Amino acid sequence: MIDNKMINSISLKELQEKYPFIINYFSDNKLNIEGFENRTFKEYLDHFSEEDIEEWAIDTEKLMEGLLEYIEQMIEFLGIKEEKAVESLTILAGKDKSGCKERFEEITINKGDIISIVGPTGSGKSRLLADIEWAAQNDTPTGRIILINNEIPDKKWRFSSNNRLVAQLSQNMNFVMDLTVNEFLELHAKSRMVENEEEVIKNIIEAANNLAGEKFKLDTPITSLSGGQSRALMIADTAILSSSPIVLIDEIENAGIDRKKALNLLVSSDKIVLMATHDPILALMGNKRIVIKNGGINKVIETNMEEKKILLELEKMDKTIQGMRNSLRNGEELNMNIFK
Ligand SMILES: Nc1ncnc2c1ncn2[C@@H]1O[C@H](COP(=O)(O)OP(=O)(O)OP(=O)(O)O)[C@@H](O)[C@H]1O
Repeated sequence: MIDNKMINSISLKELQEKYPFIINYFSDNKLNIEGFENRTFKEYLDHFSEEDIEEWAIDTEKLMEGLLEYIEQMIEFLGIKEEKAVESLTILAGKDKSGCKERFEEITINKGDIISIVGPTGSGKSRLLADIEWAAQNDTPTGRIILINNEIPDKKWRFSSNNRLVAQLSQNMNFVMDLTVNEFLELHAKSRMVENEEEVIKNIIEAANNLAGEKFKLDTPITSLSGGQSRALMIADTAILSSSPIVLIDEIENAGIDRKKALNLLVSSDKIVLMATHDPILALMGNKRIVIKNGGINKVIETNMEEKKILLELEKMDKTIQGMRNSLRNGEELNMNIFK
């Protein structure tokens, strides 16, 4: 949302790109901002000398407030819908399966965070993801409440299919449509109204092939992609094309894709990532992990330095195992040198 803090944190050039109509405000007030494009509005106003201020009767405070007011009025007048970016997701405690209150008050997850969710089979990991997907308001079996940017989220998140709060990546990607990868991505790009369609599609394919073991092409039918390939395609598509600020992942361990690269891709596009997992590598890749027990969030653990070191060792082991898998696949015989 627009406020004085935001106006003062970006350059006049950026402000003008966002709100092109502000040129009129400058000309109406006889403000020549030439040469100050890379400075903020406040820096521009501060450049006036005492004499200028007196001679031209400049009221810098009024001009500052006036700009904010002008932008707000124009936004309303033009009917521009400003989407407030999702900065944080908050979970307010509900109840576990025995009806006892969860052992925390609230948990806040910020943009760019990776959170893993661990706990025994059947403990309620998927339930937590479902609560987030539904933006629960004490209307699911857990009684949890989900806040976005510390507020009760707009109902539109629940019901609009184009404007989803959450992108869900689940184990089974069953494609039923008879489309090639290119046709599928084209459809999606069109529905998102991207301008540089071809380039975006190229980027998605490149990113997806970078995650999957076996490469596929634009004219590959999506129904003939392997499990790992279709997972990789959906992850790249979600990272690059989806507007959903929150990504929920239920078990990607067996998908045959480069999990580290996949997470990096999602996180670098500024999304909040939550993943339910039984895999120690994925669990430790999160900055934090939520431990679920008997349907309730039992504790939240921050991944410490020692665990990050353990993660490095686990990744080495994982590489060894992948190497063995490839050798076996290629019909080779294994030998002890693999451990040296
Ligand atoms: N707090 C709760 N209150 C009532 N029911 C719950 C609660 N949490 C989870 N459940 C229910 O318990 C069942 C198992 O939960 P869920 O499928 O989320 O487990 P999971 O941890 O994802 O298991 P898995 O590791 O096997 O995927 C579901 O039917 C879910 O709705």
